[in-house]
Amino acid sequence: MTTTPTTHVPEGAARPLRLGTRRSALAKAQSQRVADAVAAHAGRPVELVEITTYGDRSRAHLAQIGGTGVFVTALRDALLRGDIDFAVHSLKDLPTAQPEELVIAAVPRREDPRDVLVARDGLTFDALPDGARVGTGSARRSAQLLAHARGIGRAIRIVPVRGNIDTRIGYVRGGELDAVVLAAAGLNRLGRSGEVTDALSAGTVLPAPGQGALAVECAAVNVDLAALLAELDDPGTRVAVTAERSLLAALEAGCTAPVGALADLLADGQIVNEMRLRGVVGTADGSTLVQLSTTGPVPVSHQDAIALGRELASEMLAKGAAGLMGERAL
Ligand SMILES: NCc1[nH]cc(CCC(=O)O)c1CC(=O)O
Repeated sequence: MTTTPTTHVPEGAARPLRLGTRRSALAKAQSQRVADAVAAHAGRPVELVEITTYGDRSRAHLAQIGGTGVFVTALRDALLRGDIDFAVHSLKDLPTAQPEELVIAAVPRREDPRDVLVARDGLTFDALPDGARVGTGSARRSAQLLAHARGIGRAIRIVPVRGNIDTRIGYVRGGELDAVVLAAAGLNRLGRSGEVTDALSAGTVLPAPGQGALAVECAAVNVDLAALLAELDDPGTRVAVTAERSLLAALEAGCTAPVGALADLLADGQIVNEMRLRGVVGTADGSTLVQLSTTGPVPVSHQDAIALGRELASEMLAKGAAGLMGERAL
C-alpha cells in the first residue's frame, strides 16, 4: 500500500480523506476525478491510497478466479479495516448484493454508457470483413456482437482477451486482432476517445448494468462522510442504475447467462415523461437472445426503479431467459 498526497494540505486543516484506489490507469483516473470533486465540495484535502486487488494480480481468466467482485474485494476490505475512508468503484464491477456495513454514498453523473469499437484502419463494426478477429472477454458483448453480425450476414470471430485498456488496444495496433470492444466511459476517462472507430448503439449492444457510472462507497457508520460524499450524487443516474441492477439481481436468481441492461429517460417533446429499461440475456455464441423493454412513469423513486427491474426480469425469464446458460463471466 502506497500513499501519494494529491492535494496541498493547508496548515491547521483537517487530516486528508483517504481515497482507496486500484493501481490501473483507469482506476486512478476515475478516483482522481472524484478526489478533486470531493476536495472542491468539502474544502478538505483528499489523498489517493493505492491498493492491489486480486483481479489486478492474477493473469487467469476472470471466470476462473470467480468473475464479478474480484476488483472490488480488496478495496472493501481496506474500507472495513479503516485503512481508507472511501473508495470509488466502476459500478458495473460491483456485485448486486450490498454488504450492510458499507453504503454507496454517491453515484455521480454517468458518462456515455455505450460500448465502442477500436478497429484497424478506422473500420466500423458493420464494415469488418468476414473472418475478422474481434477481441472481447465478455460473454455479454460476444453474444450481442455475434447476433448482430449474423443479422447483417457477416461471420466474425470472437477472440477472448483480457487485460487493461492499453493491452487490449495493443492487440489491434500489433495486428493480432482486427478490433477490440471496450466501454466508451473508460476510454473517455483516459483521454483516449480519439481512438474509437465506432460507437455501438444500445440498440445493437446493450451495455453492462451500471456501465459508465461510478459508485462512491464508505462505511455505513461514517454518516458525516456519507453525507459529504452524497453531494456528488446524481439522482437521475442513481435511479437508472438501480433499475439496471435490480434487473440483473432478479435475472441472476434464475439464469446464469450474461446480462445487458440500460435505463434511460424518454421525452415527449420537451417533457421527460418515462423511464425506459431495456434488457438482454443470451448465449455467448449469440444463437439465442432474449431482449425486452419496459417503461415506467417519472419521477422514479428508488422503489419504482427496483420494481421496474424485477418486472422486466420476470418477463424475460418467462420468455426463455431461465433456460439460458452462460459459458463465461462478464
Ligand atoms: N470490465 C472492466 C471495466 N470496468 C469498468 C470499465 C469501464 C468504465 C465503466 O464502464 O464505467 C471497464 C473496462 C471496459 O469494459 O472496457
